Amino acid sequence: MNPEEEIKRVSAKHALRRSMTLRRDELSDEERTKRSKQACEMASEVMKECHVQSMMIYVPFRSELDSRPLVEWAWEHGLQVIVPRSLPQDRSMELYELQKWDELIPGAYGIQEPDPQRSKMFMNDVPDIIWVPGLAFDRNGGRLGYGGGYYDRLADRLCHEVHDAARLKEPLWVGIGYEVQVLEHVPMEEHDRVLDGLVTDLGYSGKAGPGLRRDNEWN
Ligand SMILES: Nc1nc2c(c(=O)[nH]1)N(C=O)[C@@H](CNc1ccc(C(=O)N[C@@H](CCC(=O)O)C(=O)O)cc1)CN2
Ligand SMILES: Nc1ncnc2c1ncn2[C@@H]1O[C@H](COP(=O)(O)OP(=O)(O)OP(=O)(O)O)[C@@H](O)[C@H]1O
Repeated sequence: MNPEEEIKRVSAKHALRRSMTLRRDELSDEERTKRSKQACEMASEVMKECHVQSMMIYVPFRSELDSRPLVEWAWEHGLQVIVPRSLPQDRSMELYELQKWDELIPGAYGIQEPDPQRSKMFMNDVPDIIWVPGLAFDRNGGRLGYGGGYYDRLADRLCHEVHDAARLKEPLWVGIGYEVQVLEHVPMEEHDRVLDGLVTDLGYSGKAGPGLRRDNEWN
């Protein structure tokens, strides 16, 4: 790509991040709570149908979809809950098993993250499903994050771990967000991990996973 095109691409992503942040910020607290619960309910259905035993999930910050009802559901149903801790020095994430809310402490960017002194590190293994946060999504697996590349780097790392552990199954990568975050098309680059599915307050769409209905497949 020539320098002019690169500048255009970066500014377009930057502008999109800004406008999609505003869109999310504009939802009232009541709407956020209501839509988050609806999305978490949909997400739990997906996990039931796929017989998932472990999930990785973010703890919400700023106006993100509140994922906490899903964590509560997972604990109640005996699923292993894995939460990332971000390391800004190399923009990587360490994974920890979270068993109680009080294991969280404020981490990078003010995000509530597992306390490495108290939570058990989740190593040499791969969660069955990864719930991916984002500012914008589309219905072809496209996603726009905050621009740190944290989830793309994790995808690369887990891909190697799946290989090393001779695991037959890759984790499912499913976006989770408010329906207002869904766009016709999100610009993607080579390094961007294409999502397998997307859950919003209005339902699931995506690839038909094991046990997942086929009525809403990606285009
Ligand atoms: N809840 C949650 N946890 C998460 C993520 C997420 O999206 N949600 N991440 C998902 O990857 C990672 C954190 N990624 C982040 C990347 C950048 C910024 C940030 O504050 N960026 C500046 C802009 C910097 C710039 O323009 O260069 C900002 O938004 O003000 C925050 C988080 C890991 N943990
Ligand atoms: N697997 C990777 N290895 C190294 N660098 C990467 C990788 N994936 C992405 N990057 C770099 O990270 C930066 C941010 O990528 P991108 O704009 O796709 O972030 P994002 O997916 O929106 O953010 P996030 O995942 O943190 O929410 C880019 O400069 C990109 O080159």
